[in-house]
Amino acid sequence: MANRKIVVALGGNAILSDNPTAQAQKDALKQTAEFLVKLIQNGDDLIITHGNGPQVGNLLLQNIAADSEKNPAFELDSLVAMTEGSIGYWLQNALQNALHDLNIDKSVASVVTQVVVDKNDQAFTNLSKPIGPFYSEEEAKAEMEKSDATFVEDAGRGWRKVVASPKPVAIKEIEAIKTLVESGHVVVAGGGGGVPVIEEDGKLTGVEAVIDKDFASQKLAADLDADMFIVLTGVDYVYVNFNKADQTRLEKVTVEEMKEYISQDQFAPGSMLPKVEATIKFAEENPGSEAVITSLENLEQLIESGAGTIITK
Ligand SMILES: Nc1ncnc2c1ncn2[C@@H]1O[C@H](COP(=O)(O)OP(=O)(O)O)[C@@H](O)[C@H]1O
Ligand SMILES: NC(=O)OP(=O)(O)O
Repeated sequence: MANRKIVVALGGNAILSDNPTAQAQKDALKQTAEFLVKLIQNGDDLIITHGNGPQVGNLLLQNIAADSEKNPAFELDSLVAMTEGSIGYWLQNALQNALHDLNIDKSVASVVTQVVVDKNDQAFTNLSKPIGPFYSEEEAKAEMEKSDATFVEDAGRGWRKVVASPKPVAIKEIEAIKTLVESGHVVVAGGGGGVPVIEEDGKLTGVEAVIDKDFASQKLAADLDADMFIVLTGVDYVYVNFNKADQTRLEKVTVEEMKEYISQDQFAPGSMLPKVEATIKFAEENPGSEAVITSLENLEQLIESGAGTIITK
């Protein structure tokens, strides 16, 4: 089936693995683009969102290292915008080149997107979003003694700095994004969860936070009335009893079944849980649509034979 509106959220693995140089991230996105253009080749409208956790944390470290009167460190809202700009550019470039190779005449635009959050969101006092590089427990504790930063253990992978991560309430540029999609352009939007802003008396002000890209992309998919919301991450399927001898992959599952697995703590908070929560919300609120969690490498199998974890109402 073609001519569907598909929102694809790219996980960290699709952009940054062990090598944080700009060139390595461009190279990773070149490969990612080659998978993504298959959807466009199939006749679907593609809207892409992406994470920025590793990148915004690294940029913050660069800012802190350079901090001086002449070169002051920026706040997180500006750093999120900078990563939306740089990753958006890498994606535009990689997708445009991949389209060129297929002789498909389409333009790719990325939109630096402001996402409204609630200034009373408890997330501002309960820091939960891991950003930047991983540290050992010893390094993280030493860092916490030196500064007022908070570090937590991130899903068994090491210690990371955490920042506020309020839930997305509204996407300010949604009408502009819709216009671009309806005009046939490939759109990159809501990257890094979007720039967090609060809205008071119609005025927007950036705040110190990083919105979870899985929740922001769910909001984008819902606002665009997407037929499909695909979350691409490091695994082909979501599993129950993940990483245990009896792990079982989930193929076609209902919202009710997924909620039951959440109540059994099957999904790690800060990694798989937000993806499961975002896809449940999309499937629940958009009956007839599909929400999928799978890997980039499995995208072709998803299109051809429906492989991946598919959540429906
Ligand atoms: N139940 C589960 N099923 C599959 N993967 C899981 C599960 N629980 C935790 N994970 C882990 O969560 C990871 C995805 O989260 P993460 O790496 O934080 O996402 P992102 O791709 O957005 O950076 C998977 O690659 C896997 O290692
Ligand atoms: N903003 C965000 O959620 O980024 P990651 O998915 O890279 O953590």
